[in-house]
Amino acid sequence: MGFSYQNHILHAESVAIADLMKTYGSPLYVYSRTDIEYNWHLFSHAFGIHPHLVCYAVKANSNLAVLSVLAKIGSGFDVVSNGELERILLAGADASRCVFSGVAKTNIEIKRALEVGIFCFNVESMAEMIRIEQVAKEMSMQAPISLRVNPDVDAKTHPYISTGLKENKFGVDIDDAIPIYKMAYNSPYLKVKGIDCHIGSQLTKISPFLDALDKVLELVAKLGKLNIHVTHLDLGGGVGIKYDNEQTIDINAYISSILDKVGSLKIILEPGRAIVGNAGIFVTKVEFLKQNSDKSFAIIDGAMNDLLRPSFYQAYHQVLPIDENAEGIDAHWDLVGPICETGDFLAKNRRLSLSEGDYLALMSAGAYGSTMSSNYNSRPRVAEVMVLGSQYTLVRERETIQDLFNKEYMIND
Ligand SMILES: Cc1ncc(COP(=O)(O)O)c(C=O)c1O
Ligand SMILES: N[C@@H](CCCC[NH3+])C(=O)O
Repeated sequence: MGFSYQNHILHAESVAIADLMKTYGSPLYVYSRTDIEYNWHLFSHAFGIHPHLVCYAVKANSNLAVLSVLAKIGSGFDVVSNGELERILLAGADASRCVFSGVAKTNIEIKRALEVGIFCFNVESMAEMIRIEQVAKEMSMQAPISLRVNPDVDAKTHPYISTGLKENKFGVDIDDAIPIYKMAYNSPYLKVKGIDCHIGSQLTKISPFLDALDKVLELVAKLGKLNIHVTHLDLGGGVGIKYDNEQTIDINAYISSILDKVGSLKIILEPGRAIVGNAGIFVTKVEFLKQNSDKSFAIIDGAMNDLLRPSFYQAYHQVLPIDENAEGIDAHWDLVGPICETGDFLAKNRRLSLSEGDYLALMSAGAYGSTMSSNYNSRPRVAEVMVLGSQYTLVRERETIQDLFNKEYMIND
């Protein structure tokens, strides 16, 4: 789709990656606008005429270009901080199509979200709900709320990105939800809108989603008997993507199996990775090759501060040469960065034919790539480019060394 070989040369849409590297330097994130829009439409179209809101999870990739492209096609957004909220507003989003998630909302965040008229808060705890009620009262407003319930369902994903088990910090135990809903229902400053549930990320099977949905529907019925009627279910994000050869979720099948169960309730989804993950790549240059009797290391100019997923989750990203015919030393290479950490690797044991100066693309890096990057080892963050057909545009300037010092002060005594 967005990234393919054309005459053995890797392209983003119709643009050769080599041309982007010449223009913008290395390392570089490259996004395909066509893929981002296509992926969002896959979700939206699958709902047909059923009431729904596809709220892109901003944390996956919060570049203003990505957000503005999605805002233009009518996306809602899922934000978890004021930073994300201000980003989507700047990008032209309609706040009334946005949900505010996140584990610990501050008074300032709650106030701002109420001012701009967000669609709903996804409340994480009784204490947080009391805080939201207090802020709404001070503003003489009614805050729209859903309670994030934890259904104790195993998402069967990496433990760091599983969120729906009792042992995880997220949400409220589903069995403890009713008294909290009763309190919300009886408050003049809270408006009960829905139930929220997000069980984890990079799920590759539909069944955990449906198990969680069954538990949520039991709660809907119990609340109904108490005359507390929710009007939507927010089933979170979590749809996995193909990083390697894994089977992933068919979005049409996923959404139609949800719709089979939910009657006329409006459905909100918060996909992040499924929209941007495969719509972005990270391109890095081979600086040095170093081989010993045991190992072959390709030392690249990209590092764990630019793309943390391999170090943090042992995540796999496919590695492709930007010139399929490039000749070099054929070996099983570990791609390691310049950072002073043994865990600084982007890929291990990949059969490639490499020479110094080659460019390599780490595929499926559009989600949780740039957003999880840092300045560790005082490395400036890399540039980002968005491609559409044969056009391309810089959407984030490469940071300069000076940028790194901008907010710091020396002690001068
Ligand atoms: C509350 C919430 N919604 C949505 C998402 C997006 O998840 P994903 O990128 O897996 O779709 C996350 C991240 O896991 C999340 O925590
Ligand atoms: N950052 C994770 C996903 C976490 C999702 C946020 N709840 C990843 O790269 O896979």
